[in-house]
Amino acid sequence: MPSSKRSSPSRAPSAQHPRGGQRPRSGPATGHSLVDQVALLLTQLRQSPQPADALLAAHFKQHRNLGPRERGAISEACFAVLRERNWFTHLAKDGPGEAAGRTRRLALLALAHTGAGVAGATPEEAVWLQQAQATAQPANLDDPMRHNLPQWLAQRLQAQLGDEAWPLAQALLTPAPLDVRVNIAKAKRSALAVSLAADGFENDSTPYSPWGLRMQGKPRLTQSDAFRQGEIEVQDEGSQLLALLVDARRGDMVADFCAGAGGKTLAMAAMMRDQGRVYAFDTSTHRLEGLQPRALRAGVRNLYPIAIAHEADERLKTLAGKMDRVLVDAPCTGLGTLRRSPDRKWRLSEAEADQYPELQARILTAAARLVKPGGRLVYATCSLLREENEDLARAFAAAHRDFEPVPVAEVLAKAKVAQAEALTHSLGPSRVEATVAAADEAASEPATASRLAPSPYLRLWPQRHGTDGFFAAVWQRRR
Ligand SMILES: C[S@@+](CC[C@H](N)C(=O)[O-])C[C@H]1O[C@@H](n2cnc3c(N)ncnc32)[C@H](O)[C@@H]1O
Repeated sequence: MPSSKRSSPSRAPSAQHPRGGQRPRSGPATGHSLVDQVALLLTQLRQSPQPADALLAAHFKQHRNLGPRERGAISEACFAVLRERNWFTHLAKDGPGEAAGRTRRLALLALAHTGAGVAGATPEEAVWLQQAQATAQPANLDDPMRHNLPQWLAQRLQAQLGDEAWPLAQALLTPAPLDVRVNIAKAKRSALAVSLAADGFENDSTPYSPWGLRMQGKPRLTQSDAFRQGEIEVQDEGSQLLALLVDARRGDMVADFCAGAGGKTLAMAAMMRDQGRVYAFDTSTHRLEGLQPRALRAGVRNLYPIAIAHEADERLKTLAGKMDRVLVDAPCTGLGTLRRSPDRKWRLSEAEADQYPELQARILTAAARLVKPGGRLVYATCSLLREENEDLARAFAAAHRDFEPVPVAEVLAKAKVAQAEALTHSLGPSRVEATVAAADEAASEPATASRLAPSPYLRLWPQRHGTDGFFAAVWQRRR
């Protein structure tokens, strides 16, 4: 990204806890201090191919004596380093302890930054930390320390979004909110909001999804009655909107082609009030297994999970042309979810990112065969990149004239989604998106200014909508 005069998204590590919570006073009961634990995990995160949340979960399973507060402090510190790795690495460059000490210095900075305290620091490290905090100057930093993205991704976002890449990069450095979807087959959102609040789970309605509640803080929802009774399911508001686009109706035949553990499958089944059929396909048996207990809790019985070998699996042939609704929640770079999985940006190479569109096109083409005449096809990703989104949707439409694009704003408005229009604008640098009428105006703007353009697609952005980044396109198969 080019230099920008804006203030830096990063902050000097502070000893204050950002949410004013209490610090864990001492190191955990394992005999290792928080600094030791975070340093150990940062090393493992660097070396292991496992996603950060899985690696942390395995660590906590091994150290059952860690209390919730220590677990929270360790997780927050590790995620802080993953989010702002360039900035923290810059600060931790020099100091006591040489090479091995660098990871400890990262741990110290992160624990101080999240307010957990640095019990376990040596006196020398404590002095270093104080100095680092006093001299950290977030202003005038090089761009990589401000956007905290790998260079290839920063450049691509800048090329595709213009200046809007900066607010996006900042939004990706913040933790995501905790959203739940109310299971409309079991409860009403307004009533559930009140009963959750009465049980101490403060919440607000999500701004767009009519099914969503945004929890205040990070409460342990699994301990709520609403969760045990299957009245809520944790799901980002953006994911809820994707399920709403499918508009699965009672009695429909529906295929969720890339169902995973069934987040959207369950939302569609709830819409159908358990009438009709939902086929949940996925190539991962392991992920599909996660669907069963959730379906039980939600009281859903009309699900048919089927593990397929690949998108051209023979078993799909018998269902060709029979589905009222097909959702393709395609495997993708996942860059829209970097608030939750910041490790993803460091693990994903440009070459890997460039392999997705081909797979996505193959899956979408195979899934389209299941749609019956008059039926609906929805393609979705949680990617930020055009290659996986608009480019892919346009190429599919050009090659499949029997599929007619359906403007997403219409579908959302029908589904009672607030401010539907605001969710369907594509973003781009002015020189690319400028219409002929706006060309003169665009010419007078700096080349990197961003422009919003009306689009037939859904585009959700963390910096604009507070959701994860999502894309969706909708088509109807001609009769
Ligand atoms: C974005 S995830 C789906 C998330 C899921 N829909 C949800 O709401 O939780 C993409 C899924 O596609 C699956 N997948 C990958 N290749 C596939 C293929 N060729 N055919 C079908 N599913 C595939 C992956 O196993 C993964 O579960």
